[in-house]
Amino acid sequence: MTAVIDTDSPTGTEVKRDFRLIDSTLRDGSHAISHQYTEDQVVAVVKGLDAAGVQVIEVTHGDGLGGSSFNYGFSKVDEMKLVEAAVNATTNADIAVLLVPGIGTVDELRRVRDLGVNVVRIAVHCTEADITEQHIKIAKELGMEAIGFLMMSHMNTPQGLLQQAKLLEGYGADTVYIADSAGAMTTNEVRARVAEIVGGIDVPLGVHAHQNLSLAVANSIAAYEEGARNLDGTSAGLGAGAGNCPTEILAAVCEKNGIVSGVNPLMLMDLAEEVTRPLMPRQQVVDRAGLLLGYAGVYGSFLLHAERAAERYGVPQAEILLELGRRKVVGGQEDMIIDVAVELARKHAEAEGRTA
Ligand SMILES: CC[C@H](O)CC(=O)C(=O)O
Ligand SMILES: [Mn+2]
Repeated sequence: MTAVIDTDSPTGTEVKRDFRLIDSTLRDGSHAISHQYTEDQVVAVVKGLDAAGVQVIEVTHGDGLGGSSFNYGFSKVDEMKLVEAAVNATTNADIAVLLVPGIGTVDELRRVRDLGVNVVRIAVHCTEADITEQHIKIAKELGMEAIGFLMMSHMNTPQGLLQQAKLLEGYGADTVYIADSAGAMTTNEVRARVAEIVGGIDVPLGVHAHQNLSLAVANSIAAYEEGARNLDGTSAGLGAGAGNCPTEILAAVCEKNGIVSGVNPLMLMDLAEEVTRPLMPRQQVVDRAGLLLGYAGVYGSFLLHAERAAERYGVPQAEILLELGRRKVVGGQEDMIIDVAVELARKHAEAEGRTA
């Protein structure tokens, strides 16, 4: 096992870590609070994560830079202000952003780099690594760490993902990530993908897990066992769908398994309880809708959009989610949620002999 040595520890002493923990409470968590983070909340979360030894903290709209829009939902506070607040609040942790080509722009990347951000995750659907080349190269020119992030990884085979990972590596990605965006993968499916990819690339691999099948922690540990050396979490699991891998639980389970995360589980538990849970409009649970995402393989951030469409068009949210799964809709196709809801409403009306 290769230890990751972090010399930027809060105490100035060398911390040997078995993997790098990236926390996405302030990016993926944004989906779960409809992108309503305030600067004070960002500062409180950053301070807690930083003090607990988390190495990288991701901050942006849930859909990444430039995500604040009619399609994805408007942020309460301009993300540049949130990023700046995060950079000012951190002592040791790096601040990262996520950028989806086509949503975020290179201009925005330059702006956050100038604010002090030094890590960018460039996120694309798991068959579309070829559209990251320009963004990865520009991130490298800007002196940033570039992480290629393959979303909805359950929709590609282990061999297919390896080909995509090789493309990312070839463009200059420093790290490759696979995201179980729908929380749809079993532990064996994660193991197979990680084993295949780590055997075929020379840069580190990371795994971003969601909780829709209640497997986020188990899948993250399995990913580590197969060779992933970056794992994602969010405080109290705050995130899209039924939530992400809870950072504090991951840290606790790692300790029990003798895996050195380099972060303090007790401080992360305090953060989750005292800072993150109080700001959550609802706690992350695997209820029917959350579970359906994992069961049907639907992108986690569709959850609240589907809930609103269900209310607006008077059709069950479960039907919308199942139909989105059947159609294999992917991230970026949020407009399809409305299409599906309207179609279902029409079908119900026809079946009941009324007009929709
Ligand atoms: C485009 C943002 C998206 O939510 C990325 C992510 O966290 C995932 O695919 O799970
Ligand atoms: Mn996610």
